[in-house]
This record gives sequence, structure tokens and C-alpha cells, in this order.
Amino acid sequence: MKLLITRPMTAAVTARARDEFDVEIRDSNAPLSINEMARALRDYDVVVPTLGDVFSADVFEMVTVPRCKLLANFGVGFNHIDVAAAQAAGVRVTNTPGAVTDATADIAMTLLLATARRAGEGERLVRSGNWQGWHPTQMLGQHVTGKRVGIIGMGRIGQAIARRCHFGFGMQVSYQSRTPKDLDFPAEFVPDLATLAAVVDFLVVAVPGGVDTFHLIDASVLSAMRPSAILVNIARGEVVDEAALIHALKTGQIAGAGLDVYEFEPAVPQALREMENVTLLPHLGTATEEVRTDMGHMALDNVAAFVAGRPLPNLV
Ligand SMILES: NC(=O)c1ccc[n+]([C@@H]2O[C@H](COP(=O)([O-])OP(=O)(O)OC[C@H]3O[C@@H](n4cnc5c(N)ncnc54)[C@H](O)[C@@H]3O)[C@@H](O)[C@H]2O)c1
Ligand SMILES: O=C(O)[C@H](O)CO
Repeated sequence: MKLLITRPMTAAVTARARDEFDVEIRDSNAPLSINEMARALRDYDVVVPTLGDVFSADVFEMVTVPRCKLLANFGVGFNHIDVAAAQAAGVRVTNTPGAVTDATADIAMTLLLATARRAGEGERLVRSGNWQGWHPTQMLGQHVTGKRVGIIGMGRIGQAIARRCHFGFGMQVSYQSRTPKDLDFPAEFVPDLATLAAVVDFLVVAVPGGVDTFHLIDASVLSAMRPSAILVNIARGEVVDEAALIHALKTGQIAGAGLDVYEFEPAVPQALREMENVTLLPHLGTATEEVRTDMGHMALDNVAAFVAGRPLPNLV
């Protein structure tokens, strides 16, 4: 069984992979090219791909009968893989749900707090050497405790964000999801997105990427938001119409945004980079040693199950 891991991993994951499998670990952090993806499907039994490795229908068309029978994705989001095309080619797909949940919820709170409290702007001021000292009206931001948050996509991460907002910050939680959830804390289900957008102080996006959610947050949702409201996106960049977001920020339709993901990642529009009321992180949601190691182990658990002929624990 030949395994390809498409990026360098943490030391613990690398050691386990080398110990348990005949593995090649690609020595580059760049996404696979289309030809590398075709070669991966042709030459390996299992591939551990990740974000940026765009296994589209075109790639599966390039390889008539893939040797590869499993794409054990490193990451919960799998919108870079055309799952239907993979299945049609006899390739199963797994992901790493759960391992990413708390860290990503923590980054959502980091973005919410940093944007509301102007932390990035304040940090830049101190670093510039131009800070003139404290005064009663210096750099006033928005209070967070007790405010109303709207969460779009009440899955694992959405619920972890909601718990932090409710238990940690005494916030009122409203949400939109495909179905109402049975939750152990108070949260109001608002089925209509524009209605939800209109009543919250913070709107947090936590849905999966892909065709169903492409530009879910468009000009109409942004224009429904209050001028004092802040948008946070930890989901996938293309869930938010970035051009419409820039327009909403420039025209004061909304007060700010906290972003971990971008429509044309890693390209971040200059317009966003120039705005003080926007907090920009480089897709840090799961970026801790422990979480990346847990994700790697979860991907390798799926590989191990495949090799042993057992049911795949995280089949998509
Ligand atoms: N920024 C990061 O580093 C980072 C890290 C982890 C995950 N993510 C993203 O977060 C996503 C969510 O992860 P999760 O583990 O919570 O997934 P999940 O499947 O548990 O939750 C997604 C929720 O969104 C809901 N949903 C789907 N389509 C919807 C729609 N059109 N409108 C409203 N709700 C909809 C689903 O019903 C589900 O409740 C991932 O798919 C990934 O793209 C980002
Ligand atoms: O989907 C995920 O798990 C993240 O975006 C990658 O860490």
C-alpha cells in the first residue's frame, strides 16, 4: 500500500506515518498542480490531500482507472474535492471532523473580539510609536458582553461558537441553519437569513463551502445588516461575496469584518488590507500544534481502517 501525504506534517504525524505505512511525504507547502494530482491518483493507493489540492472532475477525467481508492482529506472542509466525481471514479473521501472544532471556534471569537475592540488597529498604533497615551475617548470600540450574535450554520463549529458567546460573554444567540437544533442553551432559530442579519450585532459564518453556499452572504444580506454590525467569517472565503463585502464596508453599510478566509485565498484584496475596521488572519482556524497533530492522526486513522478493510471512521 503506497501512501502520499501532500504536505509536510507535524513531527508526531510524520513519525506515525513513517512507522505504519510505506509513505511519501511531499516536501512542499504549495498545493498540488493538476498534473501532480493526476499522478497521485495513478501512482498511489491512498492520498492524504488538504486545502488547496483541487481534486476537480477534470482531474478524475485525466485518470481512467485510478490506483488510488481513498482521499483521506486533512481538514474537515472538503469543498476542494469533487466528491461525486471521486465516487464515480471509485475513490472514497474521508475528512477530520471534530478535531478542528474548538480551535476554529476560538479563532471566531478572536476575530469577533479583535474587530469589536479594535485590537488590530490598537496593536498597529503601539507598534508605530505614535501612541499619545490613554484618554477617556481614545479608540472607543463596541462592547461585546450581552450583545446579540447571529450564527449561520449551527453545526459543530457553529455550536462551539454559540457556547462561547452564551456561557462566556452572556450574549443572546440567534442562528440560521438547514434545520432547528436541539441545544442545551438558549438560542433562537431564525429561518430567514436577511431577517437574522437585520437583528444582530455580530453575524458569524460557519457553514461548509461549496456550490450550495457560494455567495450565501451577498449584497442583499450585507445591506440587511445594521450599520453598527460586524461580520465574521471562519468558514470558506467564497461563502461571502468579497466585492459586495468591500462595498458594504466602504459605504458604511456595516461597521467591520473579521476574516480568516478569503474568496481568492491566499490573495487578499488591497481594499481590505487598507481598512482599519477589518481584522485579517491567514486561515489560522486550526493552526495549533495539538490540533494539526489530532487532524493528522484522524486522517491516518482513516488510512489505517482502509488498509485493514474496516469501515472508514469519517467517510464523507
Ligand atoms: N477557518 C478554518 O480554519 C476552518 C477550520 C475548520 C472548518 N472550517 C470550515 O467550517 C465549516 C464547518 O465545519 P463544521 O465542522 O462545523 O461542519 P458541520 O457540518 O458540523 O456544520 C455545518 C453546518 O452548516 C449547516 N449548513 C449547511 N448548508 C447551509 C446553508 N446553506 N445555510 C445554513 N446552514 C447550512 C449544516 O446543516 C451544519 O449544521 C467546514 O466545512 C470548513 O469549511 C474552517
Ligand atoms: O476545513 C478545515 O479543517 C480547515 O479549513 C483547514 O484547517
